[in-house]
Amino acid sequence: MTGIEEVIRGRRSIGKVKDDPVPKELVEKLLDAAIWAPNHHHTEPWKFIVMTGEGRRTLGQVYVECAADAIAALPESEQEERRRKEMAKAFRSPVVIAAACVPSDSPKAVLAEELAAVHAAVQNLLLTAHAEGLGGVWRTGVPAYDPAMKKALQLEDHAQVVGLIFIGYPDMQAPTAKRTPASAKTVWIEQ
Ligand SMILES: Cc1cc2nc3c(=O)[nH]c(=O)nc-3n(C[C@H](O)[C@H](O)[C@H](O)COP(=O)(O)O)c2cc1C
Repeated sequence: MTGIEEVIRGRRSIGKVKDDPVPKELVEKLLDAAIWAPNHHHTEPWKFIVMTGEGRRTLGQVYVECAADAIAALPESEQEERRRKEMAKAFRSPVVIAAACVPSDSPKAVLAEELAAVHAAVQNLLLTAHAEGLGGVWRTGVPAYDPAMKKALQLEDHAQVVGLIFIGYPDMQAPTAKRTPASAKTVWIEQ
């Protein structure tokens, strides 16, 4: 296998990482790789919000806000614990990068393509993280698409969060994974 094949096949979603900080230069390296994704009409529709340290409270507050109804339905004695758990979700890794799509207003731009470019950028970021010995997981869930998320991240009205990328040094064995062979997902048209 070539180096790139090993990186592509070896990358796994790593949900459990250490609290150890990730050097800022390394996070910047991931973002520098992300932006080399293909993008139609050169719109470069990505935006990244990097949250570290107490900055992760911004995300935690969104998790708490999105769970407000569920929390209100709990007995009062359990509400504080549930709030704490929601906040803790933002602290699962030392670095959380919100990847957003800010679609171009060019008449040539197609929303599906603008989103596709950001998805490709996230994959670049995850592959580079893996190649650098970091673990990462692309998370979404209902809060990622809640208006509260856009507001907290101060995103433009027409922007969309495509993922919350949790990054840190792995604190688990990479799980084994399998894929349906490409041949089962491929049709060749040769004549
Ligand atoms: C758009 C998108 C959203 C995802 N959201 C979540 C999520 O909310 N929580 C999670 O644990 N994993 C999430 N994942 C990661 C997938 O669960 C993971 O990629 C899948 O299990 C395959 O495992 P692998 O990444 O190790 O190959 C998401 C992946 C994508 C592409």
